[in-house]
Amino acid sequence: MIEPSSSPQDAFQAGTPAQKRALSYSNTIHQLFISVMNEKLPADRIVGEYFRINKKHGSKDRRVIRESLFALFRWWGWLKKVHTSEQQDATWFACLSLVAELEAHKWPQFSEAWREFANQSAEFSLSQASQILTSVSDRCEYLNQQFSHLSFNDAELLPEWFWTVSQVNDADKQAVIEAMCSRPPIWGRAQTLTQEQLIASLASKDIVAIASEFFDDAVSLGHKSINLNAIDAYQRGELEIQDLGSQVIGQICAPKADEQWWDTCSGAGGKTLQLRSLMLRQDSSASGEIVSSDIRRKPLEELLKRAKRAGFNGITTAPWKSDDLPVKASSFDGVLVDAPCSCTGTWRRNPDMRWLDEASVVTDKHALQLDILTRSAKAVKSQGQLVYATCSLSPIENEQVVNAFLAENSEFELQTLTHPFTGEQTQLLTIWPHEADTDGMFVAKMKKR
Ligand SMILES: C[S@@+](CC[C@H](N)C(=O)[O-])C[C@H]1O[C@@H](n2cnc3c(N)ncnc32)[C@H](O)[C@@H]1O
Repeated sequence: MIEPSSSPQDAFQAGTPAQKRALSYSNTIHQLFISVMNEKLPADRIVGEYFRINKKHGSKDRRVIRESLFALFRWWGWLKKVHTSEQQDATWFACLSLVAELEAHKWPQFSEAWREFANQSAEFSLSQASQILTSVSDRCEYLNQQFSHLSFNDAELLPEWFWTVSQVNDADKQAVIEAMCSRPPIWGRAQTLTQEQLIASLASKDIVAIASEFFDDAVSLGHKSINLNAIDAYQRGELEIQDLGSQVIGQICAPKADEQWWDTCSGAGGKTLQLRSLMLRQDSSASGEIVSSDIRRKPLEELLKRAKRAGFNGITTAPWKSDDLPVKASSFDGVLVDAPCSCTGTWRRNPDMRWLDEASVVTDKHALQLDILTRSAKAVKSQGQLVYATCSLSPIENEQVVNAFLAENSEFELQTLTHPFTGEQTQLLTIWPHEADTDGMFVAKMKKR
């Protein structure tokens, strides 16, 4: 539930219509910001619920509110030094004006109004950025110029614990920061159509899609938010939304058209659908099958709806309710374990999570991940494949889980993989967000001897 925050109207004089509107936006953004921070719930969820209840906001209002809020989280590692209270005070307005500058938002009348409110306090004399800021370093320099009594550096845009649990090479650190402070495009995957057919179909509805250079079924849909339900190709299951990093997992699984696969942690089936699509691309009457399991029932229902939308047969669900295998042991050509994890690799899309979570989110799932992997491995048949994946960027959830598993299960051996974006050969593959403008992922593939 969102509590109304204290109104700034009394303290700050709004004369012009733009200033009045800027105050009203500030009020809403502040309510949402406090609500996310205090309730520790994802901003996406809080904002979605707020707009569902408050229908008064038009599409422009929603854009200003949403983008300002997400930008606050993206740059919070710096802004928390500026705004140290929970009030809508001058420091709050300074932050609103700063994020509009940092992300070159296209509402100068509101960012100007926020700057004027901030500058009503003797504490500030903020000025507009003299040019569009494109890199994190440019932005850092701008902030350092604005505040002589504070100092800012790039690494603090991610929580300190992230650097401890992630082991980023020094050479990659700046690129990782840049990626983590920008948004990836919306990535889609062509299902039941070729990439070219999908691009043409979307173009006929004025939606620009660009073919990925890496996979022949992947497309980038750019950065603008899309109403999927208004897109025929989506309604017909010809297009699925799936991050390109996530698509790497299905490509590494590389299921053959006649194979039996078990997706043990399928959720709502992003990867199940990809596996089936990859089978059908080889043979339109592929005899292969996929069994999808999850501890939660609801996502499995959603998965079946998505499969129906695409007209896919060959997918069944088997809820996983106890320690016992929900499928037959030693019977699958391939088993995919897309394990529950900290999701640090998805922080580009959910910048709030880096400030809501703590290091324990990375360290506390190792035993569960190892347990799910160990139990899932029992379903792999001789010469079959076992694929372990997460959307975490930490070796604790990735390499350490795989190594602990291999230490106890000598019948499995790691396969060498080719990194699809860099061409590097490796057995333990981390997809870093900066390599191809994606979420971060990890994958390892093992063969049962
Ligand atoms: C990373 S998500 C899966 C995402 C999904 N594969 C996709 O591509 O959309 C991890 C899933 O593991 C499930 N899960 C958590 N604990 C589990 C367990 N003990 N057994 C099976 N599934 C579990 C969660 O419900 C969640 O849906």
